[in-house]
Amino acid sequence: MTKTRTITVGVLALQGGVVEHLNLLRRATAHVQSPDSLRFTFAEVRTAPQLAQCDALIIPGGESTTMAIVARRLGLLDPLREFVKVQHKAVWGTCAGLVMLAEEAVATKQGGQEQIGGLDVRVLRNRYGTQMQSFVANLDLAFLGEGEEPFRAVFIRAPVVEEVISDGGSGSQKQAGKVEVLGVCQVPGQQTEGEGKGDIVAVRQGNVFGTSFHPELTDDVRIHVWWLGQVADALRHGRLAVDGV
Ligand SMILES: NC(=O)CC[C@H](N)C(=O)O
Repeated sequence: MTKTRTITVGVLALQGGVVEHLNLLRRATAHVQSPDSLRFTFAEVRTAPQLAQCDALIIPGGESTTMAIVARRLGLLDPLREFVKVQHKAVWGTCAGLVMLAEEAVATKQGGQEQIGGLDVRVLRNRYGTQMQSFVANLDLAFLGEGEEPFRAVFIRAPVVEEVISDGGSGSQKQAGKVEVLGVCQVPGQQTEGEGKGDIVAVRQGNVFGTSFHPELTDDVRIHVWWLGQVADALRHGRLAVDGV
């Protein structure tokens, strides 16, 4: 009889859209193509021992400055960096989570925050303005598969990837692989520089995936299903982390 392998996926639960991610993750499991011998379990993460139990982690949207302050107080920043950049476990950051995972973040207002890092990118926070300027945009996300419907992406005080940078770490903390752009957004009503151009709103670098928008605030499970599939594949093939290829 094959042994059942349980994959523990955590959601960092310091602040922000934790429950929404957990709900969508639970719904997504029914659609993940994985053998019966793999099971998922989901957990809120607030401490280093809880993080250590996880095979993969989601960092939700919310407020990255607050999240970083709370993580620092709880002694979680270094364990998070270790998880992402040394153990190379799979991590997905949505919105504020993407800000946390960027090696560099610039704000439209004064005031920075500490990062976890892992993605060799610089993000511009609050690219589209305030909460009042939130919007929904249809994105063509090729990684979801051929012929898939556009994804209705919710942007709330969202960051965008301004630039891919190459010196995001050194030694064992140097990130593996290149930054892949997985999604761009043509902002409704804004000028773009030509066909195919737009803001970078989804990226992946090895084990680290980031989206500017909030799939967990929709009913659309496709990105959660895709990501869980990536996590399952990596673990099934004996890789601790998602390789990105
Ligand atoms: N919806 C969000 O997660 C907003 C992110 C927030 N603007 C930040 O920079 O952290």
